[in-house]
Amino acid sequence: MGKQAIKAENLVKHFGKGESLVEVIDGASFQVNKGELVALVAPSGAGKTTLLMMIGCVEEPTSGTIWLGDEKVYADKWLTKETRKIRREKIGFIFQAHYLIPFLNVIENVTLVPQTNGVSEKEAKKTAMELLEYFEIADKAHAMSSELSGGQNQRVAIARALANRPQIILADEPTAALDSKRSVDVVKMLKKIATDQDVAVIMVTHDEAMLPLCDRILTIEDRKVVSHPVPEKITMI
Ligand SMILES: Nc1ncnc2c1ncn2[C@@H]1O[C@H](COP(=O)(O)OP(=O)(O)OP(=O)(O)O)[C@@H](O)[C@H]1O
Repeated sequence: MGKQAIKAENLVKHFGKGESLVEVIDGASFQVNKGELVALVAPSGAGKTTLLMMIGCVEEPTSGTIWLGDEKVYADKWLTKETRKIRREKIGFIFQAHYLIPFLNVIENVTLVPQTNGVSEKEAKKTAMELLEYFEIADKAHAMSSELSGGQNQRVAIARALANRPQIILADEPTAALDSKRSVDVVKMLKKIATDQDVAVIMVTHDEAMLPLCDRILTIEDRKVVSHPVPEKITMI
């Protein structure tokens, strides 16, 4: 097994046709390795969400090649009919809003996807409790989402994204709804997951204070993806 978790070559995404053609991504080539936490930073409308959704096998590219781990999943077309299966097995999503299901308690939210994937209830609960303990929120396992703070809900959402043991985490502005202390906690947690579990994490963020906590920055410039080192660590954090 190589170190590559995500690789894209000459990726293109256009929306619409003729006069309404929008060229969002045009010839992007980049790689993200296992164990890396990478920030994706670009102005509004530059194509960050579009890029995440292509990597996540949700949005079909116009052309190009994508590998997830060692598996080539897209080469000018999806190489499997089962993109949903790839998504379920390899990828965990985290969004700005936590999207926990309000009528299920914390542990039920975390066990939902593994159980949908055929994992037994006992096994799914065991893994969920381990994750909740790891995120120091196991005491809330039987609470409802509405009883939790924003930061606690986001920790549960991260536990849920990890419940399937994905190789890749795609996080779209996971700290946008949090204050600066909670944001730092969440990003540090994402870094810990990347390091401890050899997972690749791409996190869209508009918050410059989060960048020193990441390993690398990807930007979208002229519709291509460009890699940058992170700025110096800010001692305040
Ligand atoms: N389904 C679609 N049909 C047509 N255009 C789309 C579609 N989805 C996205 N776009 C366009 O693609 C561009 C990139 O959108 P995207 O949401 O990826 O940007 P973003 O960088 O994530 O922006 P933000 O920071 O505001 O979330 C925008 O110009 C948007 O209008």
